[in-house]
Amino acid sequence: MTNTDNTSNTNTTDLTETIITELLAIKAVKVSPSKPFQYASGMISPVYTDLRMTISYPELRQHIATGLTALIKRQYPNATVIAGVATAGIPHAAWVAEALSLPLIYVRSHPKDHGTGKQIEGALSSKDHVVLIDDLISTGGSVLGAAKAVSAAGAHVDGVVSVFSYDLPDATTNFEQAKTSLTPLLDYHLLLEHLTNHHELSETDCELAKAWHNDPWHWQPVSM
Ligand SMILES: O=P(O)(O)OC[C@H]1O[C@H](OP(=O)(O)OP(=O)(O)O)[C@H](O)[C@@H]1O
Ligand SMILES: O=C(O)c1cc(=O)[nH]c(=O)[nH]1
Repeated sequence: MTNTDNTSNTNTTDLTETIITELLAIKAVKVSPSKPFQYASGMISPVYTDLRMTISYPELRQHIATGLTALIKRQYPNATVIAGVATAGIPHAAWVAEALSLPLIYVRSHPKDHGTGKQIEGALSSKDHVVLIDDLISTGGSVLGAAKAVSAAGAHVDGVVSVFSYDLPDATTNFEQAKTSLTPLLDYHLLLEHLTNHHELSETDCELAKAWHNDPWHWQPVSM
């Protein structure tokens, strides 16, 4: 794959701002300090970003695919296979693979317990250079589990891209330990900056959102 990314920094900023605006318009981001959400890792948070909603909005999902495609062309120009992480990463991976004319695979969280018993679906060889796509990174546990399966199958993991990352210290540590790079399209700081600049979050909720991010495992729900 050749690197033909012409996206300037300004255009990238415009695109990420557009995507954040569109995510807020479809209410994909929820802030609920008194009734918090539990994440896949077990972490409790006042913020939830439901990127699964994006698949129902063609313009938004196309903006996401454009952004992810540009990231991959720039960061991982030698990729030969795009991998979607089950389940929410799969549709985005499919649209990106289509845009790049690259093969698609997807990786289950666990091997199937019937049929072929596979964890990785699709064709993968030991010569392949794989970029994994997950919709969202909190601790990175899901995508790094998928990356481990790809490595165990003998292929090379070039890196991970995601639509969003909370940019949590857990993820930084986990990606470092796995010697895997992560490039998200959007992150928590960009989101909070947008919400603050556009007065879409009360000062109290903004402080709460920051307090959670500073110490997510010890954050306590706000009693009302
Ligand atoms: O970085 P992590 O701590 O692993 O958390 C993020 C993962 O959690 C969510 O998936 P979930 O397990 O809810 O499953 P789904 O994709 O099937 O909805 C999300 O889609 C990511 O895959
Ligand atoms: O970590 C998670 O499980 C998670 C967090 C979030 O905001 N959204 C989501 O879909 N999953």
